[in-house]
Amino acid sequence: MAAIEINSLTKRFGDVVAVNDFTLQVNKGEIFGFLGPNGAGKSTTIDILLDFIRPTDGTVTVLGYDAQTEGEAVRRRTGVLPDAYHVYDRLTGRQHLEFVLEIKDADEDVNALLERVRITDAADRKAGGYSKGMRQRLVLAMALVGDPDLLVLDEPSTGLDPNGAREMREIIREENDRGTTVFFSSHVMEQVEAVCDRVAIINRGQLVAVDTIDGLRDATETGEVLYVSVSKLDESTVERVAKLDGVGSASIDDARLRVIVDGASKFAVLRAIDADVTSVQDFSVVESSLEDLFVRYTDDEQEVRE
Ligand SMILES: Nc1ncnc2c1ncn2[C@@H]1O[C@H](COP(=O)(O)OP(=O)(O)OP(=O)(O)O)[C@@H](O)[C@H]1O
Repeated sequence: MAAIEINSLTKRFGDVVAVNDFTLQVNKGEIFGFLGPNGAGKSTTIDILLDFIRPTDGTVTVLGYDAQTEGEAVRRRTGVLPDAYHVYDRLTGRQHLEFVLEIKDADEDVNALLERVRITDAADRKAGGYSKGMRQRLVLAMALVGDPDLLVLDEPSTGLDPNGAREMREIIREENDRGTTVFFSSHVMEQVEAVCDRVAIINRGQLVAVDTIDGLRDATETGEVLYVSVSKLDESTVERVAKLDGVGSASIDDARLRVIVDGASKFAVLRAIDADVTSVQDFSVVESSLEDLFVRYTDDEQEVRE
């Protein structure tokens, strides 16, 4: 059984099509990244998974339950870190957790939860005085109450410093090791790249890619980017390099040529630059990052070859 099954999902708000005929399956035990530019439809999809809003069309099953008719069962087994969550300013961190334990009918140790997200020292202070990152940690601890089978995290790194972001990744991995499926949306590509087994990229309400990150690299054929120092670097060099066989695109980046190699060996491309355009002085090869892939899939000016 899949952890999440989304079938032909559509959601319209008046004339706006937020989610457009979307089908996606997330397997049990996966850490799944849900990516897309602002307004792509991520939060709308997450809200439908949790039955906060109703779809216009299509069906959604979460942990084997119909998200719309059995929403309560879904929410009981799911920990949620919602987007733009507000904590109660006048309650302490500890009181927040005690409240969630009560409504989830769970009997975990509050101190252990506080320790896991490293806010023990602030546990008895009012959350109104917490920094953004501390609030985020508190909300994460609330999501972990009851040892959920599924964690849904909407932009979990918001407000976290680099240490906090690393700790968030560690907690995600720990939860996953305990068998929890993790579904999270993010704009922070490094975060996604570091923890996700697979990702889906959504753009304008439509699914544009679902794969492992390596799989996306292969599909876009932007596996490698060459940075080349050449003796003559100007626009005419860039134009000539861009026309060479096996070159996807060329540009100037930090006084070097940046060349995306598309369907040819990087050595063939380097030899061609050296022989036909301008002499090569030095070069380095960088594997394309998830950020490059994300831009490639969601920048409507660029075409992606499948
Ligand atoms: N309640 C609503 N009423 C009208 N339009 C809405 C509503 N909620 C979302 N939309 C529209 O649906 C589209 C998708 O929005 P959504 O919030 O799902 O995007 P997102 O991918 O989560 O974006 P972000 O990364 O900015 O959070 C947007 O065009 C948005 O304006």
